[in-house]
This record gives sequence, C-alpha cells and structure tokens, in this order.
Amino acid sequence: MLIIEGLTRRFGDRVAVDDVCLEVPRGAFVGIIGRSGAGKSTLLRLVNRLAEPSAGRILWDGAEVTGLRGRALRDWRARCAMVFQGFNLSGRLDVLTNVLVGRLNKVPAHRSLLCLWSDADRAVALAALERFDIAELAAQRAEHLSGGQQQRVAIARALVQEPEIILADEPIASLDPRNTRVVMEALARINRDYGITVLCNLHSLDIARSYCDRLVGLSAGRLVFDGAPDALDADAARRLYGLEAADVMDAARPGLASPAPSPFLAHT
Ligand SMILES: Nc1ncnc2c1ncn2[C@@H]1O[C@H](COP(=O)(O)OP(=O)(O)OP(=O)(O)O)[C@@H](O)[C@H]1O
Repeated sequence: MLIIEGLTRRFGDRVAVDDVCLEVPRGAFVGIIGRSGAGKSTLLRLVNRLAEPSAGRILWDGAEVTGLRGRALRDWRARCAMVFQGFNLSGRLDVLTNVLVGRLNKVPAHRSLLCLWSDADRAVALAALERFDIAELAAQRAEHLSGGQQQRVAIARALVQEPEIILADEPIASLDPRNTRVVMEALARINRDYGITVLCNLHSLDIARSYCDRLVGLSAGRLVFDGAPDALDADAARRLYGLEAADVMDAARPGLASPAPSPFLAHT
C-alpha cells in the first residue's frame, strides 16, 4: 500500500503539489489527471524521490520512503520504476542492453560496469521483450526504433527491474493513437499479470477512463477528484479542467454512457 500524507512541494512561491493525501492499495492502476501544470509530474517525482518534498510523508507498506538516503534510497528506486514521456533510452546502445540496464540493481557493480551480463539476465531481458512483441528488435540500436517501440523497450526495462510499483509520467504523450493503445496495453498487462501497482499521468481523459480503475485529479497541486472513472461527472471535470472542461467532456462523452472496458477490470 502506498500512503501519501500531506505531501507538499514548493518551488519558490509556487506550490506544485499542495497537501496531497492519497492511499493506493497494491495492484491498483491509477490515472493521475489534470491540466498542464497541475502537479502530476511533480507528484510522481516525489514518490520516486527524484524531487524532495517541502512537507509531508510517503510510505510504502508502512515504511517511510521520504528521508531514505544512500543504499536505502537506491533500493527504493529499484522497487519503484519510472517510465518517462521521452523514453530515456541510450540511443546508441542496442535494445537488449537498454533492457538489461533495468537489472543493474540485481548484479554486482563490477559485472554491470563491464557489461558482463549473465545468460540468466539476458534471458530475463529477452523474455520481457518477447512479452511486448519486440524480441526481434533486440540487436537494433534503440535510436532506430519508432516511438511506440522505444516506449515498449522502456517498459520492458522497468519490468526486469522487478518493481512493486511503476510510475509512468505521460508515457503516451508523443505517440500516435495505435502506439498509444499498444503502450497502455503493455502497462495494463504488467499490472494485471504481475500485480504491479501502476500510477500513470495522463492528459487524455478518454485513455484514463479506458485503462485505469481509479482516477486521481489534481488542480493547481491540490487533489480535487479521487474516484472511479464513471464518477467523474461534469462538475468534477470543471473543477479539474476549468474552462477546458467542456472540450474534455465532449471528447470523453461517448465513453460516459458506456465506458470502454478496462483491461484491468476485465481480467480480474
Ligand atoms: N523544477 C521546477 N522549478 C520550478 N517550478 C517547477 C519545477 N517543476 C515544476 N514546476 C512548476 O510546478 C507546477 C507543476 O508542474 P508539473 O510539471 O508537476 O505539472 P504537470 O501537471 O505534470 O504538467 P504537464 O502536464 O504540463 O507535464 C508548474 O507550475 C511548474 O511550472
């Protein structure tokens, strides 16, 4: 269980995340939604400890992760994988090596520095690529892949980390509709098949409603919605999106009467 208590992050006078409280049980697939600048990325970065809170606490399974240092912080980051909008792959390295980077915390430093990956590690990385139908790309340089393929490599890298939670920060922001579905399906499969908790920042309300079993809405850093996708009515959308609410709800309207089946819910 992830517990966030009174989490606040200020940048000078600006409050990016404002007294957010949240409880996320293991195995949930939570969409974080809200306008640009609402604080979604900062919230995920605080959980991973890429950003330090100005106030508040984060607990995972009862243990406080705010305040972890050194080895303990590295261990937490290994258990808490991030997937980024820009993929964060090493373009000049081949796909398999990029995935193996996710195993860094599992092997002694001297072996990883010398790229002495064991056959077992290679098998794990290849299996992860197979899982997302991109094993045939293993020997290609990452920079030669399409955006959708690169994001699947990044998700495979996160998976071989064997994390307990995946924080995906706008993972589909630069993808076309087909690749958007492929990448969201990949996250849904990780969630469903391994019970890994997923927190996913999303701009698209339609996508959030289709794939997430719970939505958390931020506005100016404050939590203004927390509930099932179906509970996000016009009033809640106005609190979240202000004047843009009509556009957002129009886009989502076909899904309002009968939401697209959640791949997570469909398999539980
Ligand atoms: N390092 C920083 N220094 C100063 N201000 C920051 C920093 N990071 C974020 N902010 C500010 O904090 C607020 C929240 O930013 P954040 O990136 O978390 O929002 P977001 O909801 O993820 O936006 P987007 O959807 O556009 O990515 C914004 O006003 C942003 O300008």
